[in-house]
Amino acid sequence: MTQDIDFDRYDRIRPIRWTGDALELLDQRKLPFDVEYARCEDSDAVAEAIRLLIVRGAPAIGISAAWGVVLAARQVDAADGRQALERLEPAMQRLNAARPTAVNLAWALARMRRVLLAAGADWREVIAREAQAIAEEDLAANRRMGAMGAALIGEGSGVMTHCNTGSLATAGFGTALGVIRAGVAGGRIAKVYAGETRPWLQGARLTSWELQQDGIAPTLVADAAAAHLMKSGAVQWVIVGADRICANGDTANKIGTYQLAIAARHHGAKFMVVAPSSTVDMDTPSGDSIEIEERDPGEMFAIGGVRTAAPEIAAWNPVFDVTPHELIDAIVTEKGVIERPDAAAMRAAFGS
Ligand SMILES: CSC[C@@H](O)[C@@H](O)C(=O)COP(=O)(O)O
Repeated sequence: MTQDIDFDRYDRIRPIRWTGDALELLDQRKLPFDVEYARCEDSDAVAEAIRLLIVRGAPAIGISAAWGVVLAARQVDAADGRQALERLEPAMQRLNAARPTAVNLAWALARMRRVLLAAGADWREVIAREAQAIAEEDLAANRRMGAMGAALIGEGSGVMTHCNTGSLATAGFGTALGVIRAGVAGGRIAKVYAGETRPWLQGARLTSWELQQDGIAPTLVADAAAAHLMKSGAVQWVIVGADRICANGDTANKIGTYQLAIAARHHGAKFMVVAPSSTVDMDTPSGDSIEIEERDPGEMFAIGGVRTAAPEIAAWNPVFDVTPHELIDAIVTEKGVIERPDAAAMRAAFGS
């Protein structure tokens, strides 16, 4: 299913590096101007890095949390995996509490719990292997989704994306950005628009930088310009990632995604969600039950440390929203493409 893509060309950015005794995370607060890694030597440092958005993006925080468990294990003595799990549980709870919306975090920790329960005296090696497997499977899923998503796009299309869903947000290649990379490589995508993604500017700071590394020249647009752009006919597909896809196909993603879906439907552009199956949460029936993270309103008062808002004002800063499944034309996971997702189609693809 993978078309001819020179993947190595896209494998230069690695946000997560395991050194054997520490986790190094490319500090995404500092991009695009400073490329610096933050070193985490214990699991609480990993939890803090997730909370501060040093590492971000649903798959990347899941992978980091898995390595966080491996670091926590260094403080624990246990005869077997079951005993280790009991002792690791507080650290795992703290990792899980770092951010609430992306299900990949809880999913990765659940995987670590599962292998611990079955492990014997070699439980340390078992969890290190599992963390590595989570990262490798994510990269493989992204490559597969890239090819499947790109196949949906007509030749010479214009696409718009939101937030950052690339190598920086995953083990490599990216989800929505992986589809865009594959689509550009295959000649299906002629033009890429990236929304700047206020207030944290993942689009302006991260996506444009990442695409530039590949020689893909994105056109940055203010979030508020999206509907106007779509009205012009320049966008055939809006392609986004996800933090949680519910049992009925409702999808939580970066704040602003929902309004892109509404504008796309109004202007006849298609709307694609690209995410690995680790982002699918069949235990959450619909978007109404998703906890939406609200971050410090201070993120909205300044850009790059320069205050832009009057002093002593109030602000509301929800950082995700939910796009109802009726507005989604296709959900692409590594398991396949679900067109016009609803509860029945999701059940058929992922079970109950
Ligand atoms: C492949 S990343 C998918 C999503 O996690 C992404 O679109 C997103 O919303 C990221 O939000 P962030 O707050 O930057 O972690």
